[in-house]
Amino acid sequence: MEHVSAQENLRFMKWHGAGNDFVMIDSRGRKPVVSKGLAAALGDRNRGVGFDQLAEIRSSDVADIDLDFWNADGSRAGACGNATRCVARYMMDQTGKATLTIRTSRGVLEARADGDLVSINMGQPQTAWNEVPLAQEVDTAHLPIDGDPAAVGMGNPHCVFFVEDADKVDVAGIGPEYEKHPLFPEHTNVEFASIRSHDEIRMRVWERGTGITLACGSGACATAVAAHQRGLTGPRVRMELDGGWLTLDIRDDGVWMTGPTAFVFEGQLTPAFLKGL
Ligand SMILES: N[C@H](CCC[C@H](N)C(=O)O)C(=O)O
Repeated sequence: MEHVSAQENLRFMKWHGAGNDFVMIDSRGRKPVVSKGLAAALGDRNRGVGFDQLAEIRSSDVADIDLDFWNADGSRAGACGNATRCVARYMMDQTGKATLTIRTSRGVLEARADGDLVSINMGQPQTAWNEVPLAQEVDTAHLPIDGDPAAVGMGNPHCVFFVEDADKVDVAGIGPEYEKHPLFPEHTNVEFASIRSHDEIRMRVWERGTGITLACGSGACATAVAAHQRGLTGPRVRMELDGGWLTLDIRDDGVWMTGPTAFVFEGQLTPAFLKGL
């Protein structure tokens, strides 16, 4: 641990966003502390704390804050909608501001308080094959994979299957196979969605680098985009995930996602833990 001395405790917070499970580290005003090794150790539910994603907040010179994400295996996540909403709530509680700008590797995103809920503009979906990215030029709306999934990028790749009943899918059984499908050179998040009506979807997810989770914000956006593209739903849908509900709104300025956030607890990583990395 280069930037935290062996005597120093490292504070972290646990947050939930619609059931998506996050650890947040606030590194504003100091050098970033998260490395692949720290993320993987902390992400291990036996060795560390456990999380779906780790978010590190940093000082920004272009937005209110900069934000970086890691998966539980220590790999980087290009986008994380639910963690972005949780970080926005944390910052809004601290500053009293109802709007916030957040720079991620996708660019500067806008967050807004919506009563108890937090909305975020996740930006424009990426539907060009090389933007997702895919390994070869194919129609992203209908991939040449059994089950006719669609590929959508939201700053990270998603492979969306439409199925009769998402609750009957063995997500843990088949997720890993699609996560590493050769059509996705950077691997992919995998969503299984059932259309309930023109404005309601049920979705379950296998996340790249983490596995089964109770929700995925960027996956919810990708699913809403793919369903709308196929004419299955309108531009605004409610989506039931295993951990709660999100609202997705496809607007001219990007895909807006709204949902709940919850602060769970805070703690400190001991010098012994940090030394063992
Ligand atoms: N839970 C996140 C997405 C994580 C995606 C990550 N697993 C990746 O490698 O892209 C969300 O709310 O958007």
